[in-house]
Amino acid sequence: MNMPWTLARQTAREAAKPLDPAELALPDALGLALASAVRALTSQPTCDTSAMDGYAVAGPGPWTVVGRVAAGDPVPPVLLRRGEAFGVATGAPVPDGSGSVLPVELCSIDGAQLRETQNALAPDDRRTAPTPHNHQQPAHPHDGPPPANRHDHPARATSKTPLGRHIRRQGEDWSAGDELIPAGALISPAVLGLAAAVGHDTLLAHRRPQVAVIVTGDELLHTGPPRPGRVRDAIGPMLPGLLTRADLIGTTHLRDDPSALADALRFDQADVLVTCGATSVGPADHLRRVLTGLDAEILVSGVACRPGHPMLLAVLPDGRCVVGLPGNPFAALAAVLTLLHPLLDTLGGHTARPPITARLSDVSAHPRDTRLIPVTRTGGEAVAVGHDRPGSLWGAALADALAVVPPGHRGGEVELLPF
Ligand SMILES: Nc1nc2c(c(=O)[nH]1)N[C@H]1C(S)=C(S)[C@@H](COP(=O)(O)OP(=O)(O)OC[C@H]3O[C@@H](n4cnc5c(N)ncnc54)[C@H](O)[C@@H]3O)O[C@H]1N2
Ligand code: MOO
Repeated sequence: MNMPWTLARQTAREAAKPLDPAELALPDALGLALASAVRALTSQPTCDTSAMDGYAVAGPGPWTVVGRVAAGDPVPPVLLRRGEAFGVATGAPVPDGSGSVLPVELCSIDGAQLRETQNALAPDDRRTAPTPHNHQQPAHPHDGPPPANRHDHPARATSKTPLGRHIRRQGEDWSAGDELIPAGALISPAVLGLAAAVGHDTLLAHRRPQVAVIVTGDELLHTGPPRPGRVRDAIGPMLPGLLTRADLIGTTHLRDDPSALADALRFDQADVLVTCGATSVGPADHLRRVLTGLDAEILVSGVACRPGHPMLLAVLPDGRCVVGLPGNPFAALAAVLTLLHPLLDTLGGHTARPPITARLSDVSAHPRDTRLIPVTRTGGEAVAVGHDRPGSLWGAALADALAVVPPGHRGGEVELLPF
C-alpha cells in the first residue's frame, strides 16, 4: 500500500535528528543551519555616530569649529556647546551635545567659522543638547524610528546626545543581547556579514550531512551515446546539484548484484546513502531484500505519487538513512524532492522551508495519486511545461519547480518544489 505523498514527506522530515553542532569559523559556516540564535554582542551603533562627512553642530549657526574626529577615533572627550561645531567623518563618533550633522557640501568654512550655504537643517535640528525629558528622535533619512529605551551606554547616560539629522543614535539598530537570527536559519552570506558586524568570530552550526550515492544497473553507460539495451546514467550527473545542503562524499557504480549492494550500504562514513534503481519488483531489483537482510527499518515503501511511486526510505540499525530513488530519471527527481530534501533539511538542522505556492490551471489531477508536474513560474502563475514521462528529464530540464497536484485537485493554488 503506497503512502500518501504528504505523509511520506512528513515521515522523511521526522526520520532523523539534527546532526551534532560544532563551533565554526565564519567562512566555514556558510550554507549550514544555525544551531543557536545569533545575538548581538554590543549595540549598533555602539555610540552616537555621524552618518555623513561634515560637521556636528550645536544650536543655530554660524558656528565655531572646535575640533575634528575621524572614523576609528574614540568618542571626543568634549561637550559641544551652542554655536560650536566639530568636524566629523562618516562613521565617526560625534561629541556629546551635537544637535545634528551638517554635510560638508551644504556649508562653507572660513577659518574656524562655519556657515550653512543651503537650508540643510530642519528647524528642529538647530537645537542644543536636550534634557532627558525632551529627548528627540533621530531624523537620519536612511533609518526608521528607533526602538524606545535604547540608551545603554553607561559612560554617557547622563549627557545624552541630542538626536538630529544625520546622527545614528547608539543602539538604534539593536541592543547588546538582542536575538537577530533564530536557530535553524540558513547561514547565508548576509548572515555571515551580520554575525561579524555584531562581533562574532565563530558560529554554532549543525554539521552538513555526508551523502554517498550508489548507482545500480547492468544496462548503464557513463560515457557516449545510448544504444539498444544500454542507457546513459542520467541520475548520477543530476544528483550533485541537488545536494546543496549536503556533502557528496562518493559515487559508486554497481552491477545488479545484491552482495555488492549490501557491501556498498555498509559504508559507514555517510549519514545518508542514496541508491538509484533497483526499487521495483523485477528480478534485478534487490534493494528491499538487501535492506531486510541488513535489518533496516523501512519507513516508506512506496508513495502514492506519479512519477516515483516505488521510492523508499529506510533507517539502518546504526542510524544511517537510505533513500531509494527509482531508476527512471524523472521519478528519481521526484523522490529527491519528496524524501531526500526533507531528510537532509532535518539532519542539517534547517527549519522547514516555507511553502511556495502558485496558481496552476489546465492540468488533470489523478483520482488517487499526487502528481508532480514540471512547471515554470511567472509571478503567482505556474505553467506546466509537459515532456514529463518518468523516463525523461526533458520537462524537468525546462522547468524551475515541480508542482504538487493533490489527488482530485480541480485547479487553483498548488505547492511548488523548486530545484
Ligand atoms: N511490475 C512492475 N514494474 C514496474 C513498476 C511496478 O509497479 N510494477 N514500477 C515502475 C516504475 S513506476 C518505476 S519508476 C520503475 C522503477 O524501477 P527501478 O527503481 O527498479 O529501476 P530499474 O528497474 O533499474 O530501472 C528502471 C528504468 O530506469 C532506467 N534507469 C535505471 N537507472 C538509471 C540511471 N541511473 N539513469 C538513467 N536511467 C536509468 C532503466 O534503464 C529502466 O529503463 O519500475 C517500473 N516497473
Ligand atoms: O515512478 Mo515510475 O513511472 O513513476 O517512473
